[in-house]
Parts: sequence; C-alpha cells; structure tokens
Amino acid sequence: METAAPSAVIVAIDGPSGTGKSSTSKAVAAKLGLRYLDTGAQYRAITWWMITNGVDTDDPHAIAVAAGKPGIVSGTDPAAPTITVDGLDASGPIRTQEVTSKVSAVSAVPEVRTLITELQRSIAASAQGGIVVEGRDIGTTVLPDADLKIFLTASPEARAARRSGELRGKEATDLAATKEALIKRDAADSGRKTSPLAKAGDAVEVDTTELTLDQVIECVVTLVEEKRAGRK
Ligand SMILES: Nc1ncnc2c1ncn2[C@@H]1O[C@H](COP(=O)(O)OP(=O)(O)O)[C@@H](O)[C@H]1O
Ligand SMILES: Nc1ccn([C@@H]2O[C@H](COP(=O)(O)OP(=O)(O)O)[C@@H](O)[C@H]2O)c(=O)n1
Repeated sequence: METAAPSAVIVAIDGPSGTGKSSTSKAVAAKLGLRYLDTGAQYRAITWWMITNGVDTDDPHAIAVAAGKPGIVSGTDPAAPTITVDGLDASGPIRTQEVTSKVSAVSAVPEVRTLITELQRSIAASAQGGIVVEGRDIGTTVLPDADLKIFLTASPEARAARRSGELRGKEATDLAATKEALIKRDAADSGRKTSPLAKAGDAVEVDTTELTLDQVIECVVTLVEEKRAGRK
C-alpha cells in the first residue's frame, strides 16, 4: 500500500547570482504545494533600510549596531512572495542597483547574518507543509539538515546575459558592466568569513548554463519527488 499524504520537505537551493535560484525555487514550490523563502530579499531589505537611514554601508561597526532595528517580514506564498520593512512594502526598492552594489558589504557583517539566519530558521520551522529556501548559505549554515540541497551554477556569460535581459528598460545597463558587477559580488560573497557562498558537501550540483528554466524546474521537482518517495 502507498502511504497517503507526502511528508513535509525542506529544500535548500544555493548558488551565485543569475543561476536561476529564485525562478526555480518559486516554480518548484508552487508545483509541489510548498512555501517559498527568498533569503537574498531579506539581505537586500536590511541593506535598503541601512541606506535610507543614513548608515554608512562601508562601516561594519555601524551596520552591526543598527542591525536589530529594522523589522523584516517575508511572505512565503510562492505565487506572491512579499517583503516588508517596518510595515512598508520593500519589494521594489530592494532591486535597485544601489542596493545590489551594497548588499554584499552589509550581508558580510556577522551580526546581520546571525539575526537574519534566526529569522530564516523560524520561518522554515513554521512552514508546516514544507518549504523551498534559496540563498547562498542555506545548505551549509541555515538549514544543514535540509532534506534536499541543490547548488545551481552557470557560466558568468550566461548569468550576465540573463541579468542584463532582466534589467533592460529599468535602469541603464550593459552586458560587460553587468558581468563585472556580478563577478565582483560573487567574489565578495564567496570570500567573506561568516557563512560564505559555498556548496554543501551533500548538495546536488546542477549546471544550468545549457538548460532552459523549465528543464531546471523539472530536474529539481524530480529530485524532491524522489526524496519524498524515499527512493533516495
Ligand atoms: N535556465 C535558464 N535559462 C534561461 N534563463 C533563465 C534560466 N534560469 C533563470 N533564467 C532567467 O534568468 C534571470 C535570473 O534568474 P533568477 O531566478 O532571478 O536567478 P538567481 O535567483 O539565481 O539570481 C531571470 O530573468 C530568469 O527568468
Ligand atoms: N543566503 C544568502 C542570500 C543572499 N545573501 C546576500 O544577498 C545578496 C543578494 O542576494 P540575491 O539572492 O537577491 O541576489 P541575486 O542573485 O538575486 O542577484 C547576495 O549577493 C549576498 O550578498 C547572502 O549573503 N546569503
């Protein structure tokens, strides 16, 4: 006899910028009836708060002192994820190039990471039916006991092309500048002392360079279903 309801599953999806983490995670969560958490949005939200409140983002001490002040709330419906800071919708302002250029410095501050990591763990713990959590350190640090860990990669060229396609029309950008900014952010995120961007030893690596988004989604859905079925 087959068992009935699938058990709650926690999926960690990590990787550098433009590998498809957000698009894949949202789609997988929606298909499988799981919640969805964009942890990058939380680091962007705290960075936006620092900028709008005049905190010098080049001063780790000032960032550490202010880290506990903003109230960040993430909505985890994959069809309509939300992020608010002190009750204000931050989904637009957190995507500006100014925030993108400063987020690595803010997210490298240990006090910021401790607070945001606690928030992420409590969100994951309260997601009764399971959740897909995407970021940089989910499999290594935030949820080391996740049922399934995926590490997405893609060539810098493919990632820059995807990002600049997204930015076109919003803010002036060109491919070379996008690629340079992306490589710089990867280096900062991989090189920081506290929970750097890294593949967990037990993560499944998926190179998305030559795959369509649908193929990546299908691949991850299959891996989750295999986990749920207890076949792996
Ligand atoms: N496999 C893929 N092939 C082509 N475009 C993709 C693929 N995966 C994602 N994209 C596109 O690339 C952009 C960045 O994807 P996103 O999911 O935001 O990446 P990340 O969260 O890793 O930064 C989006 O516009 C998305 O639609
Ligand atoms: N788990 C995470 C997620 C994001 N971040 C930081 O937040 C930044 C923005 O993350 P993001 O996922 O929104 O970035 P994109 O890849 O979508 O551009 C990253 O460059 C990291 O500095 C982190 O440190 N740890």
